[in-house]
Amino acid sequence: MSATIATPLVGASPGIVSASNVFYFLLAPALILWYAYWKISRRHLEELASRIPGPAGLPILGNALEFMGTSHIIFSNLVKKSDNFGRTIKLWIGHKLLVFLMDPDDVELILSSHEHIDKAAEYRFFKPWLGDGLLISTGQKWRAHRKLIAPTFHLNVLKSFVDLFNVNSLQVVDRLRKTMGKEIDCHDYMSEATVEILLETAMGVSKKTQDQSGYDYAMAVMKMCDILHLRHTKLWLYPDIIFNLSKYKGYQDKLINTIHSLTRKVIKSKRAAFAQGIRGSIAEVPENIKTKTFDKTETKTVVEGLSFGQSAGLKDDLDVDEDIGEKKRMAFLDLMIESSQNGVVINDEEIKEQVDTIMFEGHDTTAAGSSFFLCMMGTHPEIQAKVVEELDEIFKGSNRPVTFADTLEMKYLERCLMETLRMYPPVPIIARQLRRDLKLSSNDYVVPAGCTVVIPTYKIHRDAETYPNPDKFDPDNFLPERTANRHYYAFIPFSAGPRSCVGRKYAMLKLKILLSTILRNFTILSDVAEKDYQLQADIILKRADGFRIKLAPRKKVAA
Ligand code: HEM
Repeated sequence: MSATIATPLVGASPGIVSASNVFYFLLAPALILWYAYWKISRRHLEELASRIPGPAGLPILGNALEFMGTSHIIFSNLVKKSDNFGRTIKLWIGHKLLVFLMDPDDVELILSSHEHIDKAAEYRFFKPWLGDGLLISTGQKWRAHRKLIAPTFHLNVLKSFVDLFNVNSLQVVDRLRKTMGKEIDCHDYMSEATVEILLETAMGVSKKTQDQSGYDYAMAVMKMCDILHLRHTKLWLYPDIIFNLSKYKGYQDKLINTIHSLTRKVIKSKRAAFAQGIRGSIAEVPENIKTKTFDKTETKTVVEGLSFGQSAGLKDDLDVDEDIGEKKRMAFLDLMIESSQNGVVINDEEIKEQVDTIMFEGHDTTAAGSSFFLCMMGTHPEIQAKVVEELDEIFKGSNRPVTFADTLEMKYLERCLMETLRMYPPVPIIARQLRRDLKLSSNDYVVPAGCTVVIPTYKIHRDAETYPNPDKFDPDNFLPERTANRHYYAFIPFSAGPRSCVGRKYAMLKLKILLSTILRNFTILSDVAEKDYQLQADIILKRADGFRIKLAPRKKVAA
C-alpha cells in the first residue's frame, strides 16, 4: 500500500509528497531537539565530571580505545595507566561516565550505604543467565531475598557441611594423584571440585545423580564470562539490538542452555527428595570420614573477622550471634523449596534465579581463589614449608579428616589465604549505579548521579600507602598488629556492608579444608615468577597463561 499524503505546502507540481519525505523532513529537527535536551540534561553530570582527573579521551569515543586488545592487555594497560593518577579517576566509555574510587574512606561511603545498593547498568548483561537473582536484583526484592538467603550460610549450617567438604577434597586429591610430575592447570581441577562441592552442600543433591559433569558446567560458565566481558569492554556490543545480530548471541544461547540444564536438574532432584520427606543433603559420607567422633567444638561457636575473610571490626548480616533456631537453620536449596511451598516469599522462577546465582558466585570465585593460592605456594616454597609445618602440628601425621576445630587452628594458612585474596582478589572490581550526587570524603570532588562508580578491589589491595611493598606476597600483612591499624575498607575481597558476599564464611571454611587436604598430600611446585603472570579480569580474575603447577607426593610426618 503506497502511503502518500496531500500537502498544500509544496505547490501543485507534483502536489503530493511521500510519507517518507515528511518523515525525514521532521526527523532532522527532532534529532536536533533531542540532542539539545540530552546535552542540557547531562550538563550537571559533565560539569562535575570535568573536575575529576582522568586520562584524556577522544570526542564521542571517550576512553573506549583503552579497551582494545586481549583481556590481559586491557587489564594491564588499565592498571598501568591508573598509576599516573590519584585515588579518584574518571573514564568515559562513549557517553558513559565511570568514576573509580580507591580511597578506603570513599569506598566506605558506597559499600556501607543502604542507599547506594543498585548494581551498575552493565550487570544487566547477566540477566539472561542469572535473571533477577541476588547478585543483580535491587530494592524490595533484593532485601526480601537477602533476608531469606543469608541465614542459610550461617556458621551452624556450614558446620554440617564439613564432612562433605572432606569427602570432596579427598576426591580431588585422588584425581590430582594421577598427574604426579606433569604440568597441570590447577584451575581445571579446582573448578570441577568447587561445582561438585556446591551441588552436594548448598544444593544438597548428589553429584552422582547429575548426568553432566561439574567440569562441563564450569567450562560453560567460563565461556559465558568471556562473552560478558566482551560486552563490557566493546562499546558496539552494548545495545541488545546489535548484540542479538552478532555471532555471540547464538553462542551465548547454547552456553546458557548448558548452564540452565544443570540448574533444572538440581531443582528437580531436590524437589523429588523433598516429596519423599528427605531434608538436608542426600550426598553420602563414608563412615571413616565422619568427623562427629573427634570434633569437640561447641555448636554455638561464633567466629568473626579475619577467620572468615572480613577485616577485623567489620560486621554484616552473616555475623549474627544469636542461635536462630533449628527450623530456620536449613541449607540453601532446602529453605528455598520449603519457602516456595507457600509461594509467598519466593516463586519457582525466583528459585531458579537464585540457584543460578549461587552456583555461579559460589564456584568460580573459589576456583580462582584456590588456584591462586596453590600458585602462591608453588612460587614461594619457604612459605609453603611454614604452612605445612602448621598442618603437621595440627594433624601429627594422621590421615584423619579435617574438623571445624582444626580450621580455627590454621592461622598461618589463613594468613596466606588472606594475602592471596589481597593480591589476587577473585572479584577484581565492584560497580554501582549512583542515583544521587556523592561528595567524597577524601577530597573535594562530587561524583555525579547517573554515573557508574567502580571500586577496583585489585588496585585498592595494592595501594602502597596501605600495604608497604604491595606487590610482595607477605602473609604477615595479616598479623593482628598490622590489620588492627589498617582501614577496614582497605581489604574487601568479599565486598562489605549490606551487599557483602553471602558466601564469605562458606568460602573460607571450604577453602581451608580443600587446600589443607591438598597440602597434606602434595608438595606444590611452580617455576613461573609472579611478574610473569598474565592476569585477566573476565568478571573473575584469572591467569590468561593458565594456573600452571606441578605436584609431588609429600612425605608424611610420623604420628
Ligand atoms: C573466595 C570466594 C569469594 C569471593 C572472593 C567473593 C566475592 C564477592 C564479592 C566481591 C561480592 C560483591 C559483588 C558485587 O557487589 O558486585 C560477592 C557477592 C556475592 N557472593 Fe561472593 N565471593 C566468594 C564466594 C562466594 C560463595 C562461595 C558464594 C555462595 C555459596 C557467594 C555468593 C555471593 C552472592 C549471592 C553475592 C551477591 C550478594 C548480594 O548482592 O546481596 N560468593 N561475592
